[in-house]
Amino acid sequence: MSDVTAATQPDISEVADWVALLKPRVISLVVLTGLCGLLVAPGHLHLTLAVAAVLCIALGAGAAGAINMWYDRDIDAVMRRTQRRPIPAGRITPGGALSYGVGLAVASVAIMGLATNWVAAGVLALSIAFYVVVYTVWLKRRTSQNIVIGGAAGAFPPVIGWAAVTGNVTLEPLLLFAIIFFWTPPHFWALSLYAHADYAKAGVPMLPVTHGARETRRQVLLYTILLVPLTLLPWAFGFSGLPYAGAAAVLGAGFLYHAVRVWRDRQDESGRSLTNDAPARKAFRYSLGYLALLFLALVVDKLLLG
Ligand code: HEM
Ligand SMILES: CC(C)=CCC/C(C)=C/CC/C(C)=C/COP(=O)(O)OP(=O)(O)O
Repeated sequence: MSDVTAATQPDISEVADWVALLKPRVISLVVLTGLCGLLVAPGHLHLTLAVAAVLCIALGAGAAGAINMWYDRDIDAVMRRTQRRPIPAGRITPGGALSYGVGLAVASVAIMGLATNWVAAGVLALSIAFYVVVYTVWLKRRTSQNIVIGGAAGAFPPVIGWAAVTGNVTLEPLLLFAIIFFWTPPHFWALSLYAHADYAKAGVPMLPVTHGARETRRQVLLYTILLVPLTLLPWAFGFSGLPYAGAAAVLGAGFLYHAVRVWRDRQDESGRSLTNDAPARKAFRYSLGYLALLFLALVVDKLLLG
């Protein structure tokens, strides 16, 4: 390759930085829940349009992540976990990240509207606004309830997938919304237990920083106790059958086991660092597999029972 061509080609690590701005690992689960919402919805969407809809959910969530990284660049530079991100590390300019995020957000909503319908596009726009405005700008630095209210952003994807097929939002996708809504606190507060030093350093009022580890452990258990019966509602309302209910019960028992271990854990109270809190780390990891398998169970159930 000549030097001229090489100079005009983006470096692979540069591409990796623009991809990192989209928070691709978080998006993977967002895409999965959106895809499952789309697959369990009644009706039919042409394969090309279904692929476009899922890509729009990924792009929209990624765009919101990029705008979040633009807004949070000051605290990201302070926290160990986020210091190496492209903006605090100086590899992408804040202005570049903001234009990229806004551009992708507008494109994802427009393409969703043109490819499927404007209800799905509207809910996608709402979820991006929720993550950026309600969570990131308004609540994250103000209240320990930030992730409970702002967490609704991450609960929209199955509703978007459903609306892409049906053009409306009914009780069933709202139940899927509620499941992710109640899953988010144990998911995040488990992580915030062992990441609490970072949040304290950056002055972000996450629950372990404002109310302490004991209260956080109690809240992880409380939300998991609310979550598990809620996951049985799709079966109770007749939207899904016994294969889903069985999977939800077994997965839920596992989540409760981890939440009880987080609640019973007192290692920090005996003077050891929270950073190594093994039950919290395990509960966080479990929360990811739990949500993925629960949503896949909905799809398998539908394939089995129609
Ligand atoms: C307000 C709500 C939420 C907050 C505050 C939150 C926060 C976090 C944080 C701080 C991490 C660690 C990321 C890192 O290490 O850089 C994380 C990881 C993750 N979150 Fe969440 N999360 C939320 C909701 C969700 C939702 C709704 C989903 C998907 C349905 C999700 C999926 C994931 C995944 C897949 C990871 C693992 C990423 C990895 O492997 O590094 N999160 N979350
Ligand atoms: C379609 C659509 C817009 C979906 C929303 C995507 C989504 C998963 C929202 C949940 C919010 C989230 C990942 C917060 C991460 O917290 P943080 O931003 O405080 O984490 P950080 O400290 O790692 O930046």
